[in-house]
Amino acid sequence: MPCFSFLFGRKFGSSAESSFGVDEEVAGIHNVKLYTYKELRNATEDFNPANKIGEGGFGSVYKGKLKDGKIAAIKVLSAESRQGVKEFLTEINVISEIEHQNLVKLYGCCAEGKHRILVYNYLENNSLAQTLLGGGHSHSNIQFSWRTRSKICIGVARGLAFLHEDLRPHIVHRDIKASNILLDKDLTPKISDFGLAKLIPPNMTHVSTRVAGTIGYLAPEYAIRGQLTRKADIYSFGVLLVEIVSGRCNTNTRLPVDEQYLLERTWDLYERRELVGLVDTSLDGDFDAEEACRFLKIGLLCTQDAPKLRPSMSTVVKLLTGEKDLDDSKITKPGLITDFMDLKVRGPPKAKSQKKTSYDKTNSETKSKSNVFTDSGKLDESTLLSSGNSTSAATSLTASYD
Ligand SMILES: Nc1ncnc2c1ncn2[C@@H]1O[C@H](COP(=O)(O)OP(=O)(O)OP(=O)(O)O)[C@@H](O)[C@H]1O
Repeated sequence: MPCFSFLFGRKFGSSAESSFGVDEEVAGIHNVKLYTYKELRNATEDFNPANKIGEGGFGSVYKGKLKDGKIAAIKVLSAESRQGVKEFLTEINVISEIEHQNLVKLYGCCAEGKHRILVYNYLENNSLAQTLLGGGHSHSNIQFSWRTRSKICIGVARGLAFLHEDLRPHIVHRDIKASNILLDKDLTPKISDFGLAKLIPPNMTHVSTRVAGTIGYLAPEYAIRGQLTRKADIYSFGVLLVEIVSGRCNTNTRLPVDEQYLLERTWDLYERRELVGLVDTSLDGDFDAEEACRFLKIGLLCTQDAPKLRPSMSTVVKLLTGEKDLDDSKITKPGLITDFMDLKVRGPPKAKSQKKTSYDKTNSETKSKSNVFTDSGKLDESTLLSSGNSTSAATSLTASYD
């Protein structure tokens, strides 16, 4: 069994460049396909901005054509996310072995000199964030019928169940969210961004570490105590599930105050037995109401406050497919991060002490690219919380909210 302990103490941007040559460093690392920088430069026409398809916390993503004719998404990691060659390749080695129809395939990487570049299978239909949740800014003309949504929810659940339960050691993704769900030409969902996946040795029940992830998807125990288990991913999945059914982002500060937080709204409607009202109106009523409400209830179950009340991902798959019945009596009020962090912005922001929170320059910069809490004028307090908002530098949300 390989030893992955280094992954927990990894600190992006801090590792000195190795003084060894790549060949020496990669001795013993067998499975990664290594691309030369030249090949990737050719593939992207010298990283031509016209070929840039996205920008994430880790760096820029380009579309490129590889020598063998394959189309790839080429992710150039920014300086902050640079690791030493050996650390990088060992991690990539693990990731590149993982194969599942609901996970984005990593073809290989480039670790020449200072370059750290990941080469992924290119997915034609972009991410759920840009398509389904893209609102008016979306250039997508994909019709997300109920059938398609249901297929996407089940696919993502299967991918996550695979990471959680079929792999040894298990993988906690840490950043399940709509922008990390990519769609292929048939709209099969693929979970992306394993740059943040952390490997949990089987004898470890949880890891207290820096918080990565996007606020709004963060399980309270992870956001507050940095307690990372598979249950934190299950919470994020629950939020995503409700987003897919409703076609809405988890937070939208442009909506009336009592509708801004999707999970809160879902609980509200559940209590009033009006869950069906949350289903995306763009479906024009063309959906299976029983199934849609079941999915929303599963979303509530996945986001229960106490991690142990959240079902495992394999159970979630069975609940979604109807293989297992959902017991409504198990659904209690979900864990709302807004409750814990006193984040409900109900008026002009009050000056609030930041003494318990540390956040650095990277955090404040990454806030602007967030797909939630965009209405910054109202979110003075979330500014300090947005340190957990980006996966990018996996920076510290080390504050204790007690
Ligand atoms: N394999 C891929 N196929 C097609 N497009 C991709 C692929 N990987 C990434 N992209 C595009 O690049 C964008 C940026 O991806 P990236 O994973 O770097 O960041 P993100 O998920 O948007 O944000 P964050 O880094 O905060 O998670 C994606 O939103 C998507 O549009």
